[in-house]
Amino acid sequence: MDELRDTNRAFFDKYSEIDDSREFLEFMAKPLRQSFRVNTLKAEVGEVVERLSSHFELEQVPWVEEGFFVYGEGITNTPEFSLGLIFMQEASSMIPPLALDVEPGMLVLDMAASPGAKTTQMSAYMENTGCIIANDVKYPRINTLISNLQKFGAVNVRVTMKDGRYFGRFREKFDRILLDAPCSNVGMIRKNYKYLKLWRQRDVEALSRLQKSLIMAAYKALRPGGVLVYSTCTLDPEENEEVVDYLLSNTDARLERIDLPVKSREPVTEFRGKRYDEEVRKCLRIHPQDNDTEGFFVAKVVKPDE
Ligand SMILES: C[S@@+](CC[C@H](N)C(=O)[O-])C[C@H]1O[C@@H](n2cnc3c(N)ncnc32)[C@H](O)[C@@H]1O
Repeated sequence: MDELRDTNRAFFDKYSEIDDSREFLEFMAKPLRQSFRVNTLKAEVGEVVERLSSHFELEQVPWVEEGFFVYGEGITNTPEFSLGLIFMQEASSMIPPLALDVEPGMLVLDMAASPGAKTTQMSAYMENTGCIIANDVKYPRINTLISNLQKFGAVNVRVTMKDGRYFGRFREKFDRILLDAPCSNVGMIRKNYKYLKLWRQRDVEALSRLQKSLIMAAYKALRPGGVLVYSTCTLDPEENEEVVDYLLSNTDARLERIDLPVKSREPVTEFRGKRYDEEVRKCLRIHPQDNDTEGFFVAKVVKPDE
């Protein structure tokens, strides 16, 4: 706990307004457990679990049928990993593709896609049919995305390298849109303390502005009746509830509850003098101690069907 305070005092002070519980700080300082998702494009869940169980202790992720926590060292040295039968993916990050309700044959936009954990998960749910436009703005990350798509056998994907805001021009085209936004990565502090060292309030504010323009572009590109999922792996209200509130205030967007067996807490409806729309209570705000995962935020947005 002292380590958190000493590493970044400004972070510590702000977060005492968001969650001042002892458990929050304890779990922030505790290393993250590993988890993976079976790539059902290439393998049966039962077969992979049977093979890996002889070397590792596995525990089902309660909210994803093909997701497992793994205990013990060496999972990334297995043939299952090398052959793309499993994707190492944090358990809370498996939630957005589930919330998006993708179906085979749909046209889907993954606006900030690299390294492709959620793209490949959606590809599996779509049984490699329809089309996913997987976009990212950064060239080196595009290469990682392409190599993951290849390794995991996702062939219903086209990759683009654009600023996500570009897609606002494709009015009402997509059945589903995932905006897994660039964020301040507070949820990932459990994975790497560098995110604690790097955290700055002025970056949170800049990211919040970018996220608001990305979500507006995403909403424009969504067809009536379509679903948009907005997610981050951070817990700053300016990057979460405030972004969703911005969308609700400027469009006819509605929110839907996400019904999954995952523990979450009351979203923030007021922060540092700003009040957010009460609808944001329908979002999932997950703190690290809730399920012993990364911190995560997910909102499910629906565009009314005229
Ligand atoms: C949270 S990561 C995405 C993780 C990915 N969805 C996954 O599940 O594997 C956010 C991504 O947003 C990308 N990004 C940053 N600014 C962007 C922008 N303006 N438009 C599109 N992507 C952007 C970053 O390069 C980064 O890869």
